[in-house]
Amino acid sequence: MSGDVSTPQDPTPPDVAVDEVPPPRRRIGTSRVMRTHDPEGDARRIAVLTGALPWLKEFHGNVVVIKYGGHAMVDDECRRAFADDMVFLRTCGILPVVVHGGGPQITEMLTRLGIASEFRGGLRVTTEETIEVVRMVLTGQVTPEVVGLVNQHGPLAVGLSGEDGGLFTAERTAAVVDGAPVDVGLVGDVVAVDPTPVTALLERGKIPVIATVAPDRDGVVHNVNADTAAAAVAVALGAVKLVVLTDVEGLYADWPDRDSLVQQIDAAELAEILPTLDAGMVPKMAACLRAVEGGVKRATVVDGRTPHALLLEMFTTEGTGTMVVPAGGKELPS
Ligand SMILES: Nc1ncnc2c1ncn2[C@@H]1O[C@H](COP(=O)(O)OP(=O)(O)O)[C@@H](O)[C@H]1O
Ligand SMILES: CC(=O)N[C@@H](CCC(=O)OP(=O)(O)O)C(=O)O
Repeated sequence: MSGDVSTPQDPTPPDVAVDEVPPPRRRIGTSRVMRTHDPEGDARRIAVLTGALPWLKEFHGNVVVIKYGGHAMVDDECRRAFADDMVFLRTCGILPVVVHGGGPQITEMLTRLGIASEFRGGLRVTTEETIEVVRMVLTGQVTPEVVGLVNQHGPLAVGLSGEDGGLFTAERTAAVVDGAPVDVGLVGDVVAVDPTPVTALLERGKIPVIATVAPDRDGVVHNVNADTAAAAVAVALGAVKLVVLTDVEGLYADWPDRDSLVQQIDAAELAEILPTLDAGMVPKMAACLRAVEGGVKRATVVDGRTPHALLLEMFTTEGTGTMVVPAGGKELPS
């Protein structure tokens, strides 16, 4: 399905408009600009490029699901870097699928409307009034913003929601607080995914951008946590990787001790500590667990506030953030 991968002779993928031709670098006026001799710098640059080769091979032609959290949409630089990275992946013949959040944006709109926000176990308590705002903000505000960012590179991104083309079927779910289920209203889990609307876009070289509202079997729309939805999409599409962009460096074993960042954890270890985690991390780490237990090889939580952290994670052996691997599958870099 890699389709329109560029070749060295034709470096521009068909869907990407090139509106800027880089200026010639080696001449100013009539005098030649000489390069500084920098063998160490050259060696470093060569190592970065050649070091990316095994990862390019691994991901080429495969689906990678990127969960773009509302807290990672922090500033213009990060937003532009995110869009660049999606186009970078696509141009490398990788198939990025974006599942976006928008929690802070929903909270802001609810506040403007005089509606209080309440979270239990990391999930928003969602009334009939709230779901209307969630749906409006996610599909009417955040999706077009993300699509617009990517499409500054050309007509690549297409927005859709869990309501479109039967993509998601939701079932009402409860939050878990102190080990006990707590009703949070119209909050759903994704119990079925029809990937056809997404694969149809991928086959046409597009980047699907998904908002996470979803109907149940009676057509009642539910609010689905974006981490949860991203895991369901990754499993359904047979993704090789799930990358979760958030506003923290990764999972801290002893939160908020900044010296306790976890580099790798396997599914068995994660299942054990999941009940002890704090609210925000619960849906996120549960989603990573669900992804790797569903066949996704790796799920990584990455700091979306660092521009291009996603590239660092995907194309270097050291990576960044916290990587969740299947039980017994830890492979720490030497
Ligand atoms: N063990 C932990 N490790 C890292 N972050 C944690 C942990 N426990 C709680 N958190 C909090 O969870 C937040 C991430 O969750 P959340 O705000 O829901 O992210 P997002 O909006 O990206 O989905 C972090 O910013 C941090 O404040
Ligand atoms: C049920 C539930 O909590 N839904 C989330 C959906 C958005 C989301 O998950 O956004 P982030 O990824 O930015 O947190 C909410 O209403 O905030």
